[in-house]
Amino acid sequence: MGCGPDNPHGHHLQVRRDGQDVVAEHVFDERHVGAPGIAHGGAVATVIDDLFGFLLYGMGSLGVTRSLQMDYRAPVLLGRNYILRARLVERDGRKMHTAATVAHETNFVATARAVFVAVDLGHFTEALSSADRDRSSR
Ligand SMILES: CCCCCCCCCC(=O)SCCNC(=O)CCNC(=O)[C@H](O)C(C)(C)COP(=O)(O)OP(=O)(O)OC[C@H]1O[C@@H](n2cnc3c(N)ncnc32)[C@H](O)[C@@H]1OP(=O)(O)O
Repeated sequence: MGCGPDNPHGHHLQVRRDGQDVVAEHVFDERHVGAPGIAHGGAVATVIDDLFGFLLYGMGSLGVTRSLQMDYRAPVLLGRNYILRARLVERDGRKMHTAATVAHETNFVATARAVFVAVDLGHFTEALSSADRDRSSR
């Protein structure tokens, strides 16, 4: 949903490092419409969640979102280029506290905070096996 190239409904996010931060440019389009002309808040949360995923990946940590708090300060408009930026605020054991901004020029239209929890690879392989079992029992 966030970055993979194969999902036609995905955001195809491309992320780069900038010092300790990760940064992406993003344009929401008609696939992400909420109110006319405005990106759905869930779509904005999706790209921020994914950006945090890149941040952790760059740090060499596998982690998943435990909580994600969005603060929508102004409408995120379709067809407009936004700069997304994320950083690690603090690591506390398995918990990684992260923060992000969504900006157009000097206007911060949304900010976010999240808690990610480090997991091992088994978190994903077990979920995949359970999903496969559910599919085959249908
Ligand atoms: C391979 C490629 C991967 C690409 C991923 C990119 C995707 C983008 C990110 C996502 O969308 S991830 C998908 C959405 N998230 C999930 O599916 C996670 C679902 N939740 C879980 O699987 C479990 O809740 C989780 C593994 C996160 C934690 O369960 P655990 O039983 O291992 O841990 P626990 O509940 O004990 O919490 C761990 C720590 O976090 C703390 N904690 C929990 N909720 C918190 C909260 N809301 N705020 C602050 N701290 C919190 C908790 O107190 C504890 O602190 P301590 O370690 O100090 O004891």
